[in-house]
Amino acid sequence: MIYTLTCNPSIDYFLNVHDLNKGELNRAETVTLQPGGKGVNISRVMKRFGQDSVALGFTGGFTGEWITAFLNKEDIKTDFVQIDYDSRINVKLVGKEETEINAAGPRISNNNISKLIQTMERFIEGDLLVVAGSIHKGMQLSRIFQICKEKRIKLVVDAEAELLKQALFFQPYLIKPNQQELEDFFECSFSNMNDAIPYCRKLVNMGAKNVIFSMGSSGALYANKNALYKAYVPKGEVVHTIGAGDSMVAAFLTKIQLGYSRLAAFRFSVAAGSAAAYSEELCNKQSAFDLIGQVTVTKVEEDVN
Ligand SMILES: Nc1ncnc2c1ncn2[C@@H]1O[C@H](COP(=O)(O)OP(=O)(O)O)[C@@H](O)[C@H]1O
Ligand SMILES: O=P(O)(O)OC[C@H]1O[C@](O)(COP(=O)(O)O)[C@@H](O)[C@@H]1O
Repeated sequence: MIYTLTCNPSIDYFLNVHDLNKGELNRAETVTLQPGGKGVNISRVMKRFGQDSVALGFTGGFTGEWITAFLNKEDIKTDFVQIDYDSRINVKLVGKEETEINAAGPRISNNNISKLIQTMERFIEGDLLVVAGSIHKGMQLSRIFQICKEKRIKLVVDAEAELLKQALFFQPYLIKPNQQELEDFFECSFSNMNDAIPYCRKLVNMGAKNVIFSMGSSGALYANKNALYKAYVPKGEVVHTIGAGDSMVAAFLTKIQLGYSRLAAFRFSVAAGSAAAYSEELCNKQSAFDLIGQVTVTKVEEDVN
């Protein structure tokens, strides 16, 4: 089974404001509510690709109930630990520019972390846990990573630099930093994908089995211990890029579960990320398949094995 862990799920409140004027009254042309948080999005996209998962994490209050009900209506299994505080609402202002305001979300008590750990008792060898999205400052997930190691559960991490650092020690199956996350991790800055190549190699040397580095419209890199590949994005018109990275992770994992090669999975993941960027919503099977033919992947270095 695949489990996704979203420590801080959200309701994403999308407001379409074409010309946003800071400091003035703005009126939204359209509004939409979507369940959000990286693991939640990954579960949703995998479901669209036919891959089941169980969404784990911490939810509370009326917002938490709404998120759970929405997922269950999409036939996605959930097993959230109930907390005493409302799950957060993240504001997404979409128009000429994209502006996001993500709330910090409630602090998770040690008691609630223990409840999550109890849930993990049913994990079995061969399961996969995707840990994705923000966590509270100071929150430690190393016990969770350790259980994955002990039980031989594949660990996937899509999160900020600090959590990535904790995770690398446990040799995650996949990590997917974006530009900001990789720059924060190595305290450097990139102006193009080539700048990121040595850092992707370093992540592999530090323990990551597979690394996907995504750099928005500039494309993506895939690295493992044998090789490094570069992909360029297909053409299209961007609607908004929220959920593009999550669609990418969901697409990669689904293809791997289906037995495709890591290279094929990488190629599909780039198509899925862009399909999300070119639509109002997360990507779906058709929109990703429509773009796959346009995704070019080139090898950056020779196999060393
Ligand atoms: N502006 C864009 N144009 C085309 N594709 C995009 C764009 N932004 C994101 N994508 C696609 O989504 C993937 C993930 O996007 P990125 O912004 O790097 O990740 P994240 O959402 O995690 O910050 C990219 O590799 C690409 O395939
Ligand atoms: O946990 P964080 O880092 O605040 O991110 C949560 C936000 O990220 C999203 O999962 C989108 O993520 P991506 O754009 O990186 O795919 C939103 O649904 C959610 O509001």
